[in-house]
Amino acid sequence: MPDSAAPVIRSDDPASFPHSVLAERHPALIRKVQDATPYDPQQRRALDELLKNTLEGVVAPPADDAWWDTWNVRRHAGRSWFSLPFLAAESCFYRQLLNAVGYFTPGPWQGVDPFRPFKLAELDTPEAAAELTALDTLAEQPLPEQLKALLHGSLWGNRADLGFRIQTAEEGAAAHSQLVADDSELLSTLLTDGSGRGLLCLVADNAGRELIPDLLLIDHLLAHGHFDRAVLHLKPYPYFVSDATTADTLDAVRHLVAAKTAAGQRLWSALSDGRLILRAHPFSCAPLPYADMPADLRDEFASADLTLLKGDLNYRRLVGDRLWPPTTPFAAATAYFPGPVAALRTLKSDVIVGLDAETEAALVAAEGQRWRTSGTRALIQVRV
Ligand SMILES: O=P(O)(O)OC[C@@]1(O)O[C@H](CO)[C@@H](O)[C@@H]1O
Repeated sequence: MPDSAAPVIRSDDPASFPHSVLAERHPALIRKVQDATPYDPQQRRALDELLKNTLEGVVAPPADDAWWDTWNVRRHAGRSWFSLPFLAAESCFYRQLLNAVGYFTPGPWQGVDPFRPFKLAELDTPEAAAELTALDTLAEQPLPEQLKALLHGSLWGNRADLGFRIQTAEEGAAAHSQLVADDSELLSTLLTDGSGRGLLCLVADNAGRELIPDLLLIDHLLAHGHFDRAVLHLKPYPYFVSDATTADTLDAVRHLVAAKTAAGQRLWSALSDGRLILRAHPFSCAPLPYADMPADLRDEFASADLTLLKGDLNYRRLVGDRLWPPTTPFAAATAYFPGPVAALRTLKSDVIVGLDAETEAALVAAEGQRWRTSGTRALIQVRV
Protein backbone atom coordinates (compact mmCIF):
# COMPACT_ATOMS: atom_id res chain seq x y z
CA MET A 1 0.00 0.00 0.00
CA PRO A 2 1.22 3.51 -0.74
CA ASP A 3 1.27 6.28 1.87
CA SER A 4 -0.70 4.53 4.58
CA ALA A 5 -0.92 7.88 6.36
CA ALA A 6 -3.72 8.88 4.00
CA PRO A 7 -6.71 9.62 6.25
CA VAL A 8 -9.39 6.96 6.65
CA ILE A 9 -12.73 8.22 5.30
CA ARG A 10 -15.06 9.02 8.20
CA SER A 11 -18.58 10.33 8.61
CA ASP A 12 -18.22 12.97 11.31
CA ASP A 13 -17.99 16.10 9.17
CA PRO A 14 -21.60 17.30 8.63
CA ALA A 15 -20.60 18.78 5.27
CA SER A 16 -19.24 15.45 3.99
CA PHE A 17 -20.77 12.86 1.68
CA PRO A 18 -20.39 10.02 4.25
CA HIS A 19 -22.26 12.09 6.85
CA SER A 20 -25.15 12.54 4.42
CA VAL A 21 -25.26 8.77 3.82
CA LEU A 22 -25.66 8.09 7.55
CA ALA A 23 -27.91 11.06 8.32
CA GLU A 24 -30.16 10.96 5.24
CA ARG A 25 -29.82 7.83 3.11
CA HIS A 26 -29.95 5.28 5.91
CA PRO A 27 -33.13 6.71 7.52
CA ALA A 28 -34.77 6.96 4.08
CA LEU A 29 -33.81 3.37 3.39
CA ILE A 30 -35.37 2.16 6.65
CA ARG A 31 -38.63 3.86 5.63
CA LYS A 32 -38.52 2.25 2.19
CA VAL A 33 -37.91 -1.18 3.71
CA GLN A 34 -40.87 -0.67 6.06
CA ASP A 35 -43.08 0.33 3.14
CA ALA A 36 -42.02 -2.52 0.87
CA THR A 37 -42.96 -5.45 3.13
CA PRO A 38 -45.81 -6.01 5.63
CA TYR A 39 -43.51 -6.57 8.58
CA ASP A 40 -45.13 -7.37 11.93
CA PRO A 41 -45.29 -4.86 14.82
CA GLN A 42 -42.14 -6.21 16.45
CA GLN A 43 -40.10 -5.87 13.27
CA ARG A 44 -41.50 -2.36 12.66
CA ARG A 45 -40.57 -1.36 16.19
CA ALA A 46 -37.05 -2.72 15.74
CA LEU A 47 -36.66 -0.74 12.51
CA ASP A 48 -37.95 2.44 14.18
CA GLU A 49 -35.50 1.90 17.00
CA LEU A 50 -32.65 1.37 14.56
CA LEU A 51 -33.55 4.61 12.78
CA LYS A 52 -33.47 6.55 16.05
CA ASN A 53 -30.37 4.72 17.21
CA THR A 54 -28.31 5.48 14.09
CA LEU A 55 -29.13 9.19 14.32
CA GLU A 56 -28.95 9.80 18.06
CA GLY A 57 -27.63 6.70 19.76
CA VAL A 58 -24.50 4.63 19.95
CA VAL A 59 -23.52 1.38 18.26
CA ALA A 60 -25.05 -1.48 20.27
CA PRO A 61 -24.09 -4.90 18.85
CA PRO A 62 -26.33 -7.83 19.86
CA ALA A 63 -24.49 -10.03 22.35
CA ASP A 64 -25.22 -13.19 20.38
CA ASP A 65 -24.22 -12.02 16.90
CA ALA A 66 -20.77 -13.46 16.18
CA TRP A 67 -20.29 -11.30 13.06
CA TRP A 68 -19.14 -8.43 15.29
CA ASP A 69 -16.38 -10.60 16.73
CA THR A 70 -15.38 -12.26 13.47
CA TRP A 71 -14.56 -8.89 11.89
CA ASN A 72 -13.44 -7.15 15.08
CA VAL A 73 -16.13 -4.48 15.03
CA ARG A 74 -17.53 -5.05 18.52
CA ARG A 75 -14.82 -2.60 19.63
CA HIS A 76 -17.04 0.17 18.18
CA ALA A 77 -19.78 -0.56 20.74
CA GLY A 78 -20.82 2.54 22.68
CA ARG A 79 -19.59 4.99 20.05
CA SER A 80 -21.72 7.33 17.95
CA TRP A 81 -22.31 5.90 14.48
CA PHE A 82 -20.83 9.09 13.04
CA SER A 83 -17.49 8.51 14.75
CA LEU A 84 -16.79 5.18 13.01
CA PRO A 85 -14.81 4.79 9.80
CA PHE A 86 -17.39 5.19 7.02
CA LEU A 87 -16.99 1.63 5.76
CA ALA A 88 -17.48 0.18 9.23
CA ALA A 89 -20.48 2.42 9.96
CA GLU A 90 -22.27 1.33 6.79
CA SER A 91 -21.42 -2.32 7.22
CA CYS A 92 -22.63 -2.35 10.84
CA PHE A 93 -25.79 -0.49 9.80
CA TYR A 94 -26.71 -3.20 7.28
CA ARG A 95 -26.01 -5.90 9.84
CA GLN A 96 -28.35 -4.18 12.32
CA LEU A 97 -31.02 -3.73 9.67
CA LEU A 98 -30.98 -7.47 8.94
CA ASN A 99 -31.08 -8.19 12.67
CA ALA A 100 -34.09 -5.87 13.04
CA VAL A 101 -36.15 -7.81 10.49
CA GLY A 102 -35.08 -11.19 11.89
CA TYR A 103 -33.03 -12.20 8.88
CA PHE A 104 -30.71 -14.38 10.94
CA THR A 105 -33.21 -15.49 13.59
CA PRO A 106 -34.66 -19.00 13.22
CA GLY A 107 -38.33 -18.54 12.36
CA PRO A 108 -40.61 -17.46 9.55
CA TRP A 109 -38.59 -14.39 8.54
CA GLN A 110 -35.21 -16.07 8.50
CA GLY A 111 -33.52 -15.50 5.15
CA VAL A 112 -36.20 -13.12 3.83
CA ASP A 113 -34.31 -10.40 1.96
CA PRO A 114 -35.68 -6.93 2.90
CA PHE A 115 -34.31 -5.49 -0.34
CA ARG A 116 -35.72 -8.12 -2.70
CA PRO A 117 -38.77 -6.03 -3.73
CA PHE A 118 -36.44 -3.31 -5.06
CA LYS A 119 -34.15 -5.77 -6.81
CA LEU A 120 -37.04 -7.54 -8.55
CA ALA A 121 -38.66 -4.25 -9.57
CA GLU A 122 -35.49 -3.31 -11.44
CA LEU A 123 -35.76 -6.34 -13.69
CA ASP A 124 -39.23 -5.29 -14.77
CA THR A 125 -38.56 -1.80 -16.08
CA PRO A 126 -38.99 -0.80 -19.75
CA GLU A 127 -35.28 0.09 -19.75
CA ALA A 128 -34.32 -3.43 -18.71
CA ALA A 129 -36.59 -4.87 -21.41
CA ALA A 130 -35.03 -2.59 -24.04
CA GLU A 131 -31.57 -3.80 -23.08
CA LEU A 132 -32.59 -7.40 -23.70
CA THR A 133 -34.13 -6.50 -27.06
CA ALA A 134 -30.86 -4.82 -27.99
CA LEU A 135 -29.00 -8.11 -27.52
CA ASP A 136 -30.17 -9.32 -30.95
CA THR A 137 -28.67 -6.26 -32.63
CA LEU A 138 -25.53 -6.62 -30.58
CA ALA A 139 -25.05 -10.22 -31.74
CA GLU A 140 -24.74 -8.94 -35.34
CA GLN A 141 -21.78 -6.70 -34.47
CA PRO A 142 -18.11 -7.75 -34.85
CA LEU A 143 -16.85 -9.52 -31.72
CA PRO A 144 -14.59 -6.67 -30.50
CA GLU A 145 -17.55 -4.28 -30.70
CA GLN A 146 -19.69 -6.74 -28.78
CA LEU A 147 -17.10 -6.98 -26.04
CA LYS A 148 -16.76 -3.21 -25.86
CA ALA A 149 -20.54 -2.77 -25.54
CA LEU A 150 -20.76 -5.47 -22.88
CA LEU A 151 -17.91 -3.95 -20.88
CA HIS A 152 -19.60 -0.57 -20.96
CA GLY A 153 -22.94 -2.16 -20.11
CA SER A 154 -21.36 -3.82 -17.10
CA LEU A 155 -19.56 -0.60 -16.11
CA TRP A 156 -22.56 1.70 -16.38
CA GLY A 157 -24.94 -0.90 -15.03
CA ASN A 158 -23.25 0.12 -11.80
CA ARG A 159 -25.40 3.25 -11.86
CA ALA A 160 -28.45 1.43 -13.18
CA ASP A 161 -30.84 3.71 -11.36
CA LEU A 162 -29.56 6.62 -13.41
CA GLY A 163 -30.95 4.98 -16.47
CA PHE A 164 -27.89 4.24 -18.54
CA ARG A 165 -28.38 1.93 -21.54
CA ILE A 166 -25.95 -0.26 -23.37
CA GLN A 167 -27.52 -0.42 -26.76
CA THR A 168 -26.76 2.76 -28.68
CA ALA A 169 -23.55 4.13 -30.08
CA GLU A 170 -24.32 7.66 -28.79
CA GLU A 171 -24.62 6.37 -25.28
CA GLY A 172 -21.35 4.50 -25.68
CA ALA A 173 -19.67 7.73 -26.74
CA ALA A 174 -21.22 9.67 -23.89
CA ALA A 175 -19.99 7.04 -21.48
CA HIS A 176 -16.50 7.23 -22.91
CA SER A 177 -16.32 10.96 -22.34
CA GLN A 178 -17.19 10.44 -18.68
CA LEU A 179 -14.32 8.06 -17.96
CA VAL A 180 -11.74 9.58 -15.63
CA ALA A 181 -9.34 6.68 -16.19
CA ASP A 182 -9.63 4.28 -19.08
CA ASP A 183 -7.58 1.08 -19.32
CA SER A 184 -10.23 -0.54 -21.49
CA GLU A 185 -7.83 -1.50 -24.29
CA LEU A 186 -5.57 -3.35 -21.89
CA LEU A 187 -8.60 -4.94 -20.27
CA SER A 188 -9.99 -6.09 -23.62
CA THR A 189 -6.62 -7.62 -24.47
CA LEU A 190 -6.46 -9.43 -21.14
CA LEU A 191 -9.98 -10.72 -21.63
CA THR A 192 -9.38 -12.02 -25.15
CA ASP A 193 -5.68 -12.79 -25.48
CA GLY A 194 -6.48 -16.25 -26.63
CA SER A 195 -5.14 -18.53 -23.92
CA GLY A 196 -8.62 -20.07 -23.87
CA ARG A 197 -7.92 -22.09 -20.75
CA GLY A 198 -8.23 -19.49 -18.09
CA LEU A 199 -10.26 -18.71 -15.03
CA LEU A 200 -12.05 -15.38 -14.64
CA CYS A 201 -13.20 -14.16 -11.23
CA LEU A 202 -15.89 -11.51 -11.34
CA VAL A 203 -16.64 -9.93 -7.99
CA ALA A 204 -20.22 -8.76 -8.40
CA ASP A 205 -21.74 -5.62 -6.97
CA ASN A 206 -25.46 -4.93 -7.40
CA ALA A 207 -28.28 -7.24 -8.42
CA GLY A 208 -30.96 -6.34 -10.95
CA ARG A 209 -29.84 -4.06 -13.74
CA GLU A 210 -26.16 -4.35 -12.90
CA LEU A 211 -26.02 -8.12 -12.56
CA ILE A 212 -27.75 -8.72 -15.91
CA PRO A 213 -24.94 -7.06 -17.93
CA ASP A 214 -22.33 -8.72 -15.68
CA LEU A 215 -23.85 -12.10 -16.54
CA LEU A 216 -24.00 -11.18 -20.22
CA LEU A 217 -20.31 -10.29 -20.12
CA ILE A 218 -19.47 -13.62 -18.48
CA ASP A 219 -21.60 -15.43 -21.04
CA HIS A 220 -19.80 -13.71 -23.92
CA LEU A 221 -16.37 -14.60 -22.54
CA LEU A 222 -17.31 -18.25 -21.97
CA ALA A 223 -19.25 -18.63 -25.22
CA HIS A 224 -16.36 -17.30 -27.31
CA GLY A 225 -13.78 -19.46 -25.57
CA HIS A 226 -11.87 -16.63 -23.91
CA PHE A 227 -12.17 -18.33 -20.53
CA ASP A 228 -12.83 -21.95 -19.61
CA ARG A 229 -14.48 -21.10 -16.33
CA ALA A 230 -15.79 -18.12 -14.44
CA VAL A 231 -16.31 -17.70 -10.72
CA LEU A 232 -18.94 -15.15 -9.73
CA HIS A 233 -18.38 -13.82 -6.22
CA LEU A 234 -21.63 -12.83 -4.51
CA LYS A 235 -22.68 -11.70 -1.06
CA PRO A 236 -23.69 -14.52 1.31
CA TYR A 237 -26.66 -12.39 2.45
CA PRO A 238 -28.20 -8.98 1.62
CA TYR A 239 -25.83 -6.04 2.03
CA PHE A 240 -25.60 -2.39 0.94
CA VAL A 241 -29.21 -2.40 -0.32
CA SER A 242 -28.92 -4.06 -3.68
CA ASP A 243 -25.75 -6.18 -3.53
CA ALA A 244 -26.19 -9.42 -5.43
CA THR A 245 -26.73 -12.73 -3.63
CA THR A 246 -27.19 -16.26 -4.99
CA ALA A 247 -30.99 -15.78 -4.96
CA ASP A 248 -30.61 -12.58 -7.01
CA THR A 249 -28.39 -14.38 -9.50
CA LEU A 250 -30.96 -17.12 -9.98
CA ASP A 251 -33.64 -14.43 -10.43
CA ALA A 252 -31.48 -12.77 -13.10
CA VAL A 253 -30.73 -16.01 -14.96
CA ARG A 254 -34.41 -17.01 -14.83
CA HIS A 255 -35.27 -13.55 -16.15
CA LEU A 256 -32.90 -14.01 -19.10
CA VAL A 257 -34.33 -17.47 -19.79
CA ALA A 258 -37.93 -16.24 -19.55
CA ALA A 259 -37.07 -13.48 -22.03
CA LYS A 260 -35.97 -16.28 -24.39
CA THR A 261 -32.42 -14.99 -24.77
CA ALA A 262 -29.72 -17.38 -25.99
CA ALA A 263 -27.47 -16.00 -23.25
CA GLY A 264 -30.00 -17.08 -20.61
CA GLN A 265 -29.94 -20.68 -21.85
CA ARG A 266 -26.14 -20.70 -22.07
CA LEU A 267 -25.78 -19.28 -18.55
CA TRP A 268 -28.19 -21.92 -17.24
CA SER A 269 -26.03 -24.61 -18.87
CA ALA A 270 -22.80 -23.03 -17.64
CA LEU A 271 -24.11 -23.10 -14.08
CA SER A 272 -25.29 -26.67 -14.49
CA ASP A 273 -22.04 -28.02 -15.95
CA GLY A 274 -19.69 -26.11 -13.65
CA ARG A 275 -18.23 -23.58 -16.08
CA LEU A 276 -19.91 -20.80 -14.11
CA ILE A 277 -19.36 -21.25 -10.39
CA LEU A 278 -21.01 -19.19 -7.63
CA ARG A 279 -19.16 -18.25 -4.46
CA ALA A 280 -20.41 -16.36 -1.41
CA HIS A 281 -17.45 -15.94 0.90
CA PRO A 282 -18.18 -14.47 4.39
CA PHE A 283 -15.44 -11.89 3.79
CA SER A 284 -17.61 -10.39 1.04
CA CYS A 285 -19.73 -8.83 3.82
CA ALA A 286 -16.80 -7.77 5.99
CA PRO A 287 -16.11 -4.11 6.80
CA LEU A 288 -12.49 -4.56 5.77
CA PRO A 289 -10.27 -3.83 2.79
CA TYR A 290 -9.26 -6.69 0.47
CA ALA A 291 -5.70 -6.19 1.75
CA ASP A 292 -6.94 -8.01 4.87
CA MET A 293 -8.58 -10.90 3.04
CA PRO A 294 -8.25 -14.40 4.51
CA ALA A 295 -5.85 -16.93 3.00
CA ASP A 296 -8.48 -19.08 1.27
CA LEU A 297 -9.91 -16.10 -0.62
CA ARG A 298 -6.41 -14.90 -1.48
CA ASP A 299 -5.62 -18.37 -2.91
CA GLU A 300 -8.79 -18.25 -4.96
CA PHE A 301 -7.95 -14.87 -6.52
CA ALA A 302 -4.35 -16.03 -7.02
CA SER A 303 -5.58 -18.93 -9.13
CA ALA A 304 -7.52 -16.63 -11.48
CA ASP A 305 -6.08 -15.29 -14.72
CA LEU A 306 -7.94 -12.08 -14.02
CA THR A 307 -10.13 -10.77 -11.20
CA LEU A 308 -12.65 -8.14 -12.20
CA LEU A 309 -14.15 -6.13 -9.35
CA LYS A 310 -17.41 -4.32 -9.93
CA GLY A 311 -18.72 -1.17 -8.34
CA ASP A 312 -17.99 1.45 -5.77
CA LEU A 313 -17.93 -0.59 -2.60
CA ASN A 314 -15.57 -3.18 -4.06
CA TYR A 315 -13.32 -0.35 -5.25
CA ARG A 316 -13.25 1.18 -1.79
CA ARG A 317 -12.26 -2.18 -0.37
CA LEU A 318 -9.73 -2.84 -3.15
CA VAL A 319 -7.69 0.33 -2.74
CA GLY A 320 -8.60 1.05 0.90
CA ASP A 321 -11.29 3.53 1.99
CA ARG A 322 -8.93 6.45 2.47
CA LEU A 323 -8.45 9.92 1.06
CA TRP A 324 -5.48 8.96 -1.13
CA PRO A 325 -3.87 11.61 -3.28
CA PRO A 326 -5.86 10.96 -6.50
CA THR A 327 -2.63 10.57 -8.49
CA THR A 328 -1.57 7.56 -6.38
CA PRO A 329 -0.91 4.86 -8.99
CA PHE A 330 -3.58 2.16 -9.17
CA ALA A 331 -0.75 -0.40 -9.46
CA ALA A 332 0.71 0.77 -6.14
CA ALA A 333 -2.67 0.74 -4.38
CA THR A 334 -3.35 -2.83 -5.57
CA ALA A 335 0.20 -4.24 -5.46
CA TYR A 336 -0.83 -6.61 -2.63
CA PHE A 337 -3.61 -8.21 -4.71
CA PRO A 338 -2.75 -11.80 -5.68
CA GLY A 339 -2.87 -11.68 -9.48
CA PRO A 340 -4.02 -9.42 -12.30
CA VAL A 341 -6.89 -7.22 -11.20
CA ALA A 342 -9.29 -4.79 -12.88
CA ALA A 343 -11.90 -2.40 -11.54
CA LEU A 344 -15.08 -1.29 -13.32
CA ARG A 345 -16.67 1.41 -11.20
CA THR A 346 -18.90 4.45 -11.40
CA LEU A 347 -17.70 7.05 -8.91
CA LYS A 348 -20.10 7.18 -5.94
CA SER A 349 -17.87 7.92 -2.96
CA ASP A 350 -14.80 9.99 -2.13
CA VAL A 351 -12.02 7.47 -2.69
CA ILE A 352 -10.05 7.60 -5.94
CA VAL A 353 -6.58 6.62 -7.16
CA GLY A 354 -4.91 6.35 -10.54
CA LEU A 355 -5.81 9.74 -12.01
CA ASP A 356 -3.30 11.73 -13.98
CA ALA A 357 -2.66 15.22 -12.65
CA GLU A 358 -4.28 16.95 -15.65
CA THR A 359 -7.48 14.95 -15.33
CA GLU A 360 -7.75 15.68 -11.64
CA ALA A 361 -7.10 19.40 -12.17
CA ALA A 362 -9.75 19.58 -14.93
CA LEU A 363 -12.34 17.79 -12.80
CA VAL A 364 -11.71 20.03 -9.80
CA ALA A 365 -11.79 23.16 -11.95
CA ALA A 366 -15.11 22.09 -13.48
CA GLU A 367 -16.99 20.93 -10.39
CA GLY A 368 -14.94 21.08 -7.20
CA GLN A 369 -15.08 17.64 -5.59
CA ARG A 370 -18.58 16.73 -6.76
CA TRP A 371 -17.34 14.37 -9.47
CA ARG A 372 -16.17 11.98 -6.76
CA THR A 373 -19.67 11.15 -5.57
CA SER A 374 -22.18 12.11 -8.26
CA GLY A 375 -22.26 8.79 -10.13
CA THR A 376 -21.80 10.60 -13.45
CA ARG A 377 -18.15 9.57 -13.86
CA ALA A 378 -16.62 6.15 -14.13
CA LEU A 379 -13.31 4.38 -14.47
CA ILE A 380 -11.76 1.26 -15.91
CA GLN A 381 -8.44 0.48 -14.21
CA VAL A 382 -6.17 -2.52 -14.61
CA ARG A 383 -3.07 -3.82 -12.85
CA VAL A 384 -1.41 -6.78 -14.54
O1 LIG B 1 -20.99 -0.52 -4.56
P1 LIG B 1 -21.95 0.38 -5.22
O2 LIG B 1 -23.32 -0.19 -5.31
O3 LIG B 1 -21.45 0.85 -6.55
O4 LIG B 1 -22.07 1.68 -4.36
C1 LIG B 1 -22.37 1.61 -3.04
C2 LIG B 1 -22.20 2.95 -2.41
O5 LIG B 1 -21.96 3.98 -3.33
O6 LIG B 1 -23.35 3.28 -1.73
C3 LIG B 1 -22.96 3.99 -0.58
C4 LIG B 1 -23.69 5.25 -0.42
O7 LIG B 1 -25.05 5.03 -0.20
C5 LIG B 1 -21.50 4.19 -0.71
O8 LIG B 1 -20.95 4.25 0.48
C6 LIG B 1 -21.12 2.98 -1.43
O9 LIG B 1 -19.83 2.94 -1.83
